[in-house]
Amino acid sequence: MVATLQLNDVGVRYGKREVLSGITTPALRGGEVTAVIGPNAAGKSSLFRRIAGLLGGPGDISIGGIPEQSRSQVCYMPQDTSVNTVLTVYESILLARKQGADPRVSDEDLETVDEVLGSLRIESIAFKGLSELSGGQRQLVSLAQTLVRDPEILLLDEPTSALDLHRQVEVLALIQALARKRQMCVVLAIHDLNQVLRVADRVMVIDGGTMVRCGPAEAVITPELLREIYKVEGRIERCSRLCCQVIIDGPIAQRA
Ligand SMILES: Nc1ncnc2c1ncn2[C@@H]1O[C@H](COP(=O)(O)OP(=O)(O)OP(=O)(O)O)[C@@H](O)[C@H]1O
Repeated sequence: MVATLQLNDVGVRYGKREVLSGITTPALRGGEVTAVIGPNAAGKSSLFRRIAGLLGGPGDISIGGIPEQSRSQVCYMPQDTSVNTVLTVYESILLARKQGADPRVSDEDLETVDEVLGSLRIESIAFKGLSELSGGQRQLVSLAQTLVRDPEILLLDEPTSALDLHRQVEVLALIQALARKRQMCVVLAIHDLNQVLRVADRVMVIDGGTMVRCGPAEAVITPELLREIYKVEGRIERCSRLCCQVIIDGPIAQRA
């Protein structure tokens, strides 16, 4: 059965301050990539933490198609990938694979770690200490720690924010291919709207703690969205390969 994730009237409060409310989505299905976009401090990370079960709050989060005993198959990669441990990259990925499972290591576990290292092209840093890595390398290792668990629902909070352009394109293509191949439901927060147009089947826009739009990427990312949500003038144009691209003309002057 294909995994689905559906939110109904979901909210988040920090103390008395409500930062997110009334988030209701259609069923997000395995095989699809949903991008969560919106300005800084809109509530995207809070939404991810709420879905991952790290924060309580009002509303229902319904996860269908996954038996109750394997709900650990919801994996979350936080935005902050800083570390404070003496583990090597390989050890940290193997440990992530064994989290909540039989601690004995099988040949399949080792093969899966090798496969994930290969798919992200980070074999060369496998035996480096985590504290010796660059920011982009840390982000790739953090992604490896989630992929190695073979999740059915994958929540990625800005997984490519520290990566160079080549790595961004490569990693997002890998995530999209894995979503299709493994029927994995992927939800990712991301700021680059051109990358969103390349990989997302669906886009949710969060602004001021509420969901203001949700739909297919090309229907949601419009000049009106650029103006209303991001306060910039811009156009969406099809390139010679018929892909949509965002072209920014400039910021809309803000009143002092
Ligand atoms: N642990 C916390 N305690 C109190 N308030 C918090 C906490 N974490 C986030 N907030 C507040 O919640 C609001 C939403 O923050 P959140 O991190 O969810 O935004 P975001 O959309 O992910 O932003 P960004 O794009 O900048 O990463 C912000 O006003 C922030 O200050």
